[in-house]
Amino acid sequence: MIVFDQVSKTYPDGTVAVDSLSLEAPQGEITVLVGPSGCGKTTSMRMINRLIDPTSGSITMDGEDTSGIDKVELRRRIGYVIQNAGLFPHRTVVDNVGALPRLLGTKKSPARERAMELLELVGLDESLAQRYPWQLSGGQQQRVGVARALATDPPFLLMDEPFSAVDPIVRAQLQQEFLRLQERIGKTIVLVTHDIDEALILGDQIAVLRQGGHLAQVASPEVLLRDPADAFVANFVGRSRGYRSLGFTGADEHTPILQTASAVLGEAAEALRFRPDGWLVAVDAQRRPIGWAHRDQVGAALQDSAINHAGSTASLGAPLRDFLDAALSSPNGDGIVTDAEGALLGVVSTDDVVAAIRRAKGAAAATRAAS
Ligand SMILES: Nc1ncnc2c1ncn2[C@@H]1O[C@H](COP(=O)(O)OP(=O)(O)OP(=O)(O)O)[C@@H](O)[C@H]1O
Repeated sequence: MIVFDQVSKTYPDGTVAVDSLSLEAPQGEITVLVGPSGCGKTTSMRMINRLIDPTSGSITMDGEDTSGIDKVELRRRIGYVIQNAGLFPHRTVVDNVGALPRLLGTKKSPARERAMELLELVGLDESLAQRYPWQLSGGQQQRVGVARALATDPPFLLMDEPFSAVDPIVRAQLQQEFLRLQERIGKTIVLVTHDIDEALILGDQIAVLRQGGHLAQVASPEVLLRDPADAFVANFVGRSRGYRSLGFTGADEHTPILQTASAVLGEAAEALRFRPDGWLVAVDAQRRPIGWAHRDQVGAALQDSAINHAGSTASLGAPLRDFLDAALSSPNGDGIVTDAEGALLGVVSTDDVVAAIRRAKGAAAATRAAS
C-alpha cells in the first residue's frame, strides 16, 4: 500500500502544484489520478518514486517512509511506465526490457530469458525481440514499456498517461489487455490520466484532483458516477452519468429471463413456431442468436434476409447497461439474453430491466444512508 499523508509540493517559483494530499493506494489495486491539465497529477505521482521531493508531508510504502529509502533501491521496487513508452532508441526490444536488471547486476543470459518471458506476458511475439523501437507500432512500443517496467518484478507500478499516445481503438485494446495482465500480476498501481473514461475503465478507485492539487473526491467508478461529491466532479465525470453507472451493476436474481420461440437459420417455414406477437429468435447451429425474425417477413424458409439485426444481446452476467441496451434495441421490446458461451438463454422485457434498475438504485440509496 502507498499512503500520502498531507503531502504538498510548492515549486521554487511559488506554484502550489499539490496541496495537502492525503490518499491511500491499496495493495494489489489500481488507483487512478485524474483531473484537468495542471491539477498536479504528475507531480503527485513523481513524488512517489522521488523524481520530485515533497515540500511537506510524507509518503509511505508498506509502512516505510520513502524519504528514508535510497533512491536507487526505491526505484527498483517501483516500475515506471511513461507516455510514448520512453524506450532507448538504439537498443533492441529485448535489450530495452533487460536493461535495468543488467544495470543491477543480472547476468546477460538470465536477463534475456526474463525479458523474453515478459514480452510473452504483455502479448508480444518473440519475433519482435530483435527489432528496434522505431520498427514497432505505437501499441507494441507501449507493451514493451510495460514489460520493461516489470523487469525487476517490482511490487509497485507507476503509469503516467500510459495509453494516450495511441489511437482510440488500440488504446481500448491495450486497456483490456492491461486489466487481464493485472489479474495475473496483482501489482499495486498508481496511474495518471486526464481521460475520465479511461479512469472509469481501469480504476479500482479514482482520485479526482482539481486545480491547485486539491483532492476533490476519491471513490470507486460506480460511486463516482452515482454520487459525485460536488458540481466540479459531476461536470468532470461528464454527461450520461446515470446510464454509464449501469455499467457497474449486474441484473439481480429477481430479473426474469423468459423462454422464447427460436429456430435455426434455414428451417422450413411450416416448421416455425412464432410467439403470439409474430416474432422468433433466429439462431445458428450452436444456438447463438442471429436476430429476430417476424412471421410476415419469412418466406419458404428462415433466411438471413428476413432477420432484423438491430438488437444487441446481453450475456447473463453482464451489467444492467447491456440488458437495457438489448431491450431498447430489440424490435419488440424484449432483449435477447445468452449464456457465457453466447448460446440463447431467453429474453428479458424492458419493464423487467427497468424494475431491476429501480431495485439496484434502491439498494445503493440504502447503502448510502447506512454509511
Ligand atoms: N518544475 C516546475 N516548476 C514550476 N511549476 C511547475 C513545475 N512542474 C509543474 N509545475 C506546475 O505545477 C502544476 C501541476 O503540474 P503537473 O504536471 O503535476 O500537472 P498535471 O495534472 O500532471 O498536468 P497535465 O495533465 O497537463 O500533464 C501546474 O500548474 C504546472 O504548471
